[in-house]
Amino acid sequence: MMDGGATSKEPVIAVIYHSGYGHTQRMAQAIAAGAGAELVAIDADGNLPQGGWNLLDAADAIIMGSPTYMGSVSWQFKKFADASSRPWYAQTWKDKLFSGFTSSAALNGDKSSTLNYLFTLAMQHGGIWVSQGIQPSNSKAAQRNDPNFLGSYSGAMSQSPSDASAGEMAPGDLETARAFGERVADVASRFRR
Ligand SMILES: Cc1cc2nc3c(=O)[nH]c(=O)nc-3n(C[C@H](O)[C@H](O)[C@H](O)COP(=O)(O)O)c2cc1C
Repeated sequence: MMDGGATSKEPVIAVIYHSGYGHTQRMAQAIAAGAGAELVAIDADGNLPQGGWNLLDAADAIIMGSPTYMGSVSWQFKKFADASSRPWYAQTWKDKLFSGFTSSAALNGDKSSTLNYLFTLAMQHGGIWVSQGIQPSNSKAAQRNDPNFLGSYSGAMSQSPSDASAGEMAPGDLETARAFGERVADVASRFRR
C-alpha cells in the first residue's frame, strides 16, 4: 500500500532501489522488514511504479539502494536520480533523513563509490544522512556471517560472488541489512519527537 501512512504517528520510511539480478532487491526487502518501510522498485527502464513519487514525497526517511555497476550506481538508478531534480528544484525533500545500500561481486568492488554517490544525492536534496551504525566484525575470530563483516560505516553493503544467485546471499549480510533498517527507523522516530 502506497498511501504514505498519512494517518499514522509512526515515521513513513521508503526504500527506493534498483536491482538487475535480485541481490540488491533482497537487501531492500531485509531493510524494509527491519524499518517497517514501503518498497519502491525502480524497473528495468529506470521508472518508478504508480504512486512511487508520492510515497517518496510523503516519507520522513528515504533509504536508497543500487547495485554497484562499474564502480557506481546502475543507469536505472541514475535515471531516477536525475528525475529527482523535480523535487530538488523546489527542495521539497529538504530535512528528510536519507541513507543508502549497495551490493557487489568483489569483496571491495568500489562499493564505497556507490554509497558516496547516494550520499551526494541526499546532500543535494538538503537531507540528513544516517550512518549504518553497526560495529564491524573485524577480529581474527570474525566469521563471514557476523554483523557488518564487510566493515561499512556509511551505509549497508552486501557481497556475493559473481556467479552466485541472489538465493545464495550471505545470511549475515541480510541480517546486517535488517538491523540497519531498524536503526534508520529508530533514528526517524526520534526525529519525529
Ligand atoms: C554491468 C555490471 C557492472 C558491475 N560492476 C561491478 C563493480 O564495479 N564492482 C563489483 O564488485 N561488482 C560489479 N558487478 C557485480 C554486481 O555488483 C553484483 O553481481 C551485484 O550483486 C548485482 O546486484 P543485483 O543482483 O541487485 O543487480 C557488476 C555487474 C554488472 C552486471
